Amino acid sequence: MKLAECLAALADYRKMGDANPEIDRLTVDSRQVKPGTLFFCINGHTLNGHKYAEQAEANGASAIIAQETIDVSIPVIYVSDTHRALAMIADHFYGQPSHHLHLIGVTGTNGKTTITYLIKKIQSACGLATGLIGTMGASFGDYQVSVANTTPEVHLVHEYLAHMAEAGAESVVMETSSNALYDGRVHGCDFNIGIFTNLTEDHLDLHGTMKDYMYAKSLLFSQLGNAYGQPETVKAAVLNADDPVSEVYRHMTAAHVVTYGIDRPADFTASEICITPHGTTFLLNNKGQTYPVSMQLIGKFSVYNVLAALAACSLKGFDIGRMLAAIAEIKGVSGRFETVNAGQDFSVIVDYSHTPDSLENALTTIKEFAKNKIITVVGCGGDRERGKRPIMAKIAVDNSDLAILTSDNPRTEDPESILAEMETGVSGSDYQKITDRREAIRFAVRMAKPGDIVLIAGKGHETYQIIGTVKHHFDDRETAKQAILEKK
Ligand SMILES: CC(=O)N[C@H]1[C@@H](OP(=O)(O)OP(=O)(O)OC[C@H]2O[C@@H](n3ccc(=O)[nH]c3=O)[C@H](O)[C@@H]2O)O[C@H](CO)[C@@H](O)[C@@H]1O[C@H](C)C(=O)N[C@@H](C)C(=O)N[C@H](CCC(=O)O)C(=O)O
Ligand SMILES: Nc1ncnc2c1ncn2[C@@H]1O[C@H](COP(=O)(O)OP(=O)(O)OP(=O)(O)O)[C@@H](O)[C@H]1O
Ligand SMILES: N[C@H](CCC[C@H](N)C(=O)O)C(=O)O
Ligand SMILES: [Mg+2]
Repeated sequence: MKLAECLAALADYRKMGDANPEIDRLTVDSRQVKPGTLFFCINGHTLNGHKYAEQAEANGASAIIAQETIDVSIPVIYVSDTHRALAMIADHFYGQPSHHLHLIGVTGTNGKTTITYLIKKIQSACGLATGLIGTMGASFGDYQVSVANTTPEVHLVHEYLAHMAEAGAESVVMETSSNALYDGRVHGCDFNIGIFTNLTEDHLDLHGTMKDYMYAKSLLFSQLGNAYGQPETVKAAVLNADDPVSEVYRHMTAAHVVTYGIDRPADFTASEICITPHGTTFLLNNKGQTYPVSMQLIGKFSVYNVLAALAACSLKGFDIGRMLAAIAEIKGVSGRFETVNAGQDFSVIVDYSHTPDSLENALTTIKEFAKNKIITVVGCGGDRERGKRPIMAKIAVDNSDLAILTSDNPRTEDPESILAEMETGVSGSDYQKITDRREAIRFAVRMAKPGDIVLIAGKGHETYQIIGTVKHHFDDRETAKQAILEKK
């Protein structure tokens, strides 16, 4: 596409120079610039992209979009907000892919990845070709891309949607994190359905207060349904009736509202929930009808996730029997309540609980069927919210027979000071502190007696540990398996 055609997406700009080069890619990272690239200078959270304009030019950029004065000899287009321009140009450059897809966004503190997986499975089983974007990557059929963020930067979102639509996807379900909603990483996305899971403490380093965190998530719902589109087009907010914040979101959206819940009245509810170590059964209640559900997923929180997925998928008119059959087949999501088996006589569960609420849910679920002791290994990520550290340590100590506090991804923080902050939440010496995560897992496995349950929390599917700015290979499941074999 010619530069002039890219700029047609903008309401206002000032272009320096008459050249009209061909643009074949967009980027915000000077290190990824090649000839044919339109480079956007983004003033970010830590760095100012305008400082990299010269590097972008040296790497062959065809033109640059900036909001501060830069000194280069290739065409520069000045705008008032480069990130907004990025969203507008990307949407136009990739042919407005979100308009051609049944696009579902999932937001909330916990459960986003799980719900996106459930929806992908259900919709695919019901004949709607569905792609996925989230924590574990962007994928549709053979198209698989790894991602740096749960919700990628806005030009990548439009690029992935375009690739998936071109490859035959009719729908895409994506995680929309609060950071991304606030930073505009889904600007230009025409969502059909927005799903809210729950709001509990996390990310206060970025949002400041729970109120601002709540407002960041509301952006998914406030943009839904103001233009209803064609009569057959679904525009709906799927809200968790058991979370009081849903009432705020209900007022914020112009779209149709569907609710799900367990404790309070809702359109989709569950009763007679029975949790075992091998799965969960419950009765699904919808429109006066009751359906027995049997699934391999474990825990009350999994029931919420299934209800949310069913509420969203039902809006497409799928047969409920087909949807329940798809749910019954789902074995689980990688790193979410995943059991590690190497022939040992105790259980090992790896779970991505990295927030207070998810850790408490995981331990409450384990307590439902634990016959012997519960041993928990947990840490907290560096360069992330600090307030959750003492809370998570206390939850681990209060709900386990043995809690081992260790490192998660320390990133650029000192692992010892992260642990010291965790320790302010616990008193006495009813826990162990082992900074090295591998050693902590080994110790937990060594201490486990027949029938005990070891929970390894926080890193789930991750196959790395970030120390400083370096990613080292690390996999909780692999480490636990090795420890079990060593013990034997
Ligand atoms: C704090 C934060 O949210 N940062 C995100 C943000 O980075 P930024 O724009 O602030 O980047 P920056 O480092 O200040 O750099 C500014 C600009 O200079 C450019 N640059 C930089 C260096 C260089 O050599 N050349 C160059 O051009 C950068 O590409 C960037 O455009 O925008 C980037 C592009 O979208 C994100 O990758 C990055 O996520 C970082 C890696 C991150 O850790 N984010 C976390 C907090 C996050 O967003 N998490 C949520 C998940 C939360 C959940 O699921 O609960 C997520 O959606 O992933
Ligand atoms: N509905 C839920 N309510 C509370 N906790 C949940 C729920 N669903 C999952 N969890 C817990 O949260 C952990 C993370 O789940 P999941 O990856 O689906 O969440 P997420 O919102 O995608 O997380 P992230 O913010 O890292 O992207 C799980 O391992 C589980 O312990
Ligand atoms: N999406 C979350 C993932 C946290 C995973 C945990 N292992 C950590 O590193 O803190 C975040 O970026 O805050
Ligand atoms: Mg996720």
